[in-house]
Amino acid sequence: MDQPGSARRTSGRGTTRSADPAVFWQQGDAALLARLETRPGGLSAEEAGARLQRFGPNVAVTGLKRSLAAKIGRRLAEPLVAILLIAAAISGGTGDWQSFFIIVAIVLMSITLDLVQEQKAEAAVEALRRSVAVSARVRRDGVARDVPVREIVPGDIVELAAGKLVPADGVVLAAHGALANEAVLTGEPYLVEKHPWPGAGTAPADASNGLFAGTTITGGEAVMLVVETGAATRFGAISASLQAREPPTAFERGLHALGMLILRLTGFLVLFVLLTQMLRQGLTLESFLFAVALAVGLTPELLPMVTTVTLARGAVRMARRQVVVKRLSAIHDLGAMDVLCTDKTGTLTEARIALAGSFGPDGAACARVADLARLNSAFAAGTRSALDDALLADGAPPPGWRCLDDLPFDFERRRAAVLLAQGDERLMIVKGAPEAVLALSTRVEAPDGTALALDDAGRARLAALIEQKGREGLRLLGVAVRQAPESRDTLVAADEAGLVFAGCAAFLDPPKASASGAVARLMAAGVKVKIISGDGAAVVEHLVGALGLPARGIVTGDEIARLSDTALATRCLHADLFVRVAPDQKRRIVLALRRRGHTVGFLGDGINDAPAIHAADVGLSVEGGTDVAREAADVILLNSDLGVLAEGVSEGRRTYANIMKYIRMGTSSNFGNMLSMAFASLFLPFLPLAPLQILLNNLIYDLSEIGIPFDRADPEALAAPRAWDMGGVLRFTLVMGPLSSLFDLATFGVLTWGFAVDVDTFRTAWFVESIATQILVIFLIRTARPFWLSRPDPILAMTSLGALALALVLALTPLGRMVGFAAVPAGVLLAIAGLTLAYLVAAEALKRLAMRPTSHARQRRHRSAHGGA
Ligand SMILES: Nc1ncnc2c1ncn2[C@@H]1O[C@H](COP(=O)(O)OP(=O)(O)OP(=O)(O)O)[C@@H](O)[C@H]1O
Ligand SMILES: [Mg+2]
Repeated sequence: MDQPGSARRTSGRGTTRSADPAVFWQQGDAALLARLETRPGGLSAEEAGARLQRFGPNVAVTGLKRSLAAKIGRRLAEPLVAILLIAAAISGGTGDWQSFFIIVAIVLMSITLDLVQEQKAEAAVEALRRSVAVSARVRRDGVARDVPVREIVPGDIVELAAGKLVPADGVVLAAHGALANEAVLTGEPYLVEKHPWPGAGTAPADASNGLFAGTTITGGEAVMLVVETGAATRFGAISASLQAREPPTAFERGLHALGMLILRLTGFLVLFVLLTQMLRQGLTLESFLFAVALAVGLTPELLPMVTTVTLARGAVRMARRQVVVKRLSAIHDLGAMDVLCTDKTGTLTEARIALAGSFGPDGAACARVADLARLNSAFAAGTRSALDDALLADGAPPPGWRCLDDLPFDFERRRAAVLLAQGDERLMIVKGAPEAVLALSTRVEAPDGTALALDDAGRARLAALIEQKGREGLRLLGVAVRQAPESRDTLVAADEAGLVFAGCAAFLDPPKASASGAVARLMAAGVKVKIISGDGAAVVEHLVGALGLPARGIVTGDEIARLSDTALATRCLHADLFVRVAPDQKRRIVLALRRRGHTVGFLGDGINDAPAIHAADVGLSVEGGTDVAREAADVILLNSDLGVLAEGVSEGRRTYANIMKYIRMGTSSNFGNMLSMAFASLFLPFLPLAPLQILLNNLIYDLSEIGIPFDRADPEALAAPRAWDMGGVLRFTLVMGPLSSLFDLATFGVLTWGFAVDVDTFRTAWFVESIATQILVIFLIRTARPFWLSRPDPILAMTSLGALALALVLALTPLGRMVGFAAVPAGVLLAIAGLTLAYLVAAEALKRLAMRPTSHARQRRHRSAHGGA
């Protein structure tokens, strides 16, 4: 399992330090403590501050945040901007200062707009990301406190527990059953035990006392001495070499493909125009600039800006609804998500777990079982689960016992064991998933405390009892004991056998009343909900029944273990409930669904959920979740409420809808206009617009579109999962593009033959027609409804109508003389108005045909809306 979840949290300045002659974990704790001038009580806050200054923040990647100069430089080097600058230089060189200034203005405006918006978007997202950043428990001035991971310095003493991320590189000073997942560094999925130096007889090459940034603690506890931070860590080295680049999402790939297509078409068109102009009248400076201006007009230069701003605005709006987005492009994935996998506790239940009682093997209430379970909870190392908290909240464990050793809880065994002593009595107590505990038991405890043999019939009776209690909605933990000889003071895995089954502790976790409505909303929005739980079948089925969820088909972890990935993929189609699932199986389920072409979200809060959260298209966690889960997630819910998620989904679809508006504008009306102009230049004895006028046209058109990210979307546009649909984009272009060209040609005809106007009047009239049709059509194609039934956002109305007014003032007042416009006779203006109106009527009539989703997208939508996930 790799973990870009960690790689994502990056940026900032790193540190450089001279490397140690030998690897740090072989140097011995005393030597390291001395070298780093620290002690087990930790650094003083003052010293830590000084070291933070010296070594820099503890972040892995340095190169991600580029300086402002580098950003400007990168934009100036873009081919189109470069062409523009060359054009400006030529204009200036030939004394055409007007063109020079306008081209420079366009370049400046597009770069500034882009930079400012990007900066704002980055800042907003960075602030959101920080608000959910993980912290570590660090000893400063002798007390442990939570410190942001980026403020950790060499010499810090960090207390780690299950579910925590290892924040830097260092060594284990003390450990208790500590298990680490180092797959991110080694690629090995096995958990590694961690011991203090010199380790339990391990070879020196084996860093069993080393802890490395980016890995996670999945069980037990450890005290860590930080040796290296930031880019000096091993993980820092890896992520720096990868530059922590995210693989693009399907949507981003689609946008890129479209961009390339447009770029190619543009290149082709420009060459075509140059060639024909050359053949007709020799290559003049004006025709060269005309071709350049066309290229500028054809390029969707605002697309990156519109995408970023739309996403950033989406992220800010979602934050208001208590959904924090850590990775911007996850918003698209959220809108495209058609299957949501969720764990049970906290999302479907209240996570207010309370002890409901305890019973012996005969099913009768038995207080001793709860006492045994409490002893186990009180002494078991590692993080306490909510079940432990519930046990201890209900009463104190019996006094007089001390703990000799324990085997901490993990999600594969699903149990925890402790070895206790009182006087010369030695008692081992195991508690965990009832089936698991029962399987290890060979005898049962009678009410009088004696141990009776457990035969097959007795085992079946107990299994039935557990099943029946589960059906009543009780979560159970089985409890078993074993006497041990006085000489024993350690536990090994093999000790968990031959147990005496004492009974079960029963817990209640009330169903969350809001969950039914939230699931219904998600289902109505075309998102299938699947429940993936580590709990048993009976409990999960009871919960589903209590909430009235329409879930069918149940698969157990044992079954999943036997299935190949392909078989699992098929099995997932017909099941909504997955029970007794181990962490890696959660991940396999997600991958199987993704392989089937679904866009999968996974919502979970535990260590056991992290691999699946990471494997999903959209990893989701909750604010109160474990660090590993929150770090792996792309989206954090501040309220663990599925209803909030439904709103996040519509927000994701809204950003998609707005970006599609921009793309539709670019691919149809704008593209159509520029195309007609290129062809008109073939037949007209003069250029249809002066290069300068094309640039102005483009500048004003860009201005009109700035409001798109602010626009609202119709409810029906948010009703189903939306994924990139290239076929749909192409079809829209093929319907609306020619339509716009048709009216352009009509304009040419009317102006040339109808009114026989001179060159300057022609250009002015054409400028007005072109910009009016381009701008006004936004009000039609922003919605699939009849346009008067969907009101645009005031900001969009303002930017578009403002831009139109600007264009009209420029073209129709004496101001326009500066850029070569002439007065247009009223008759011509009237004809232009008529043509524009006719175009808008035709566009309104044709748009429904153009905007129908392609059959591929329809199928996908159908599939997610009607069962058969
Ligand atoms: N502290 C504990 N001690 C012993 N056993 C435990 C403990 N916590 C959990 N278990 C066992 O491990 C199982 C899996 O844990 P848990 O229910 O937290 O998994 P999950 O997949 O997160 O489930 P959910 O869907 O309820 O969130 C539990 O059903 C229980 O049987
Ligand atoms: Mg859970």
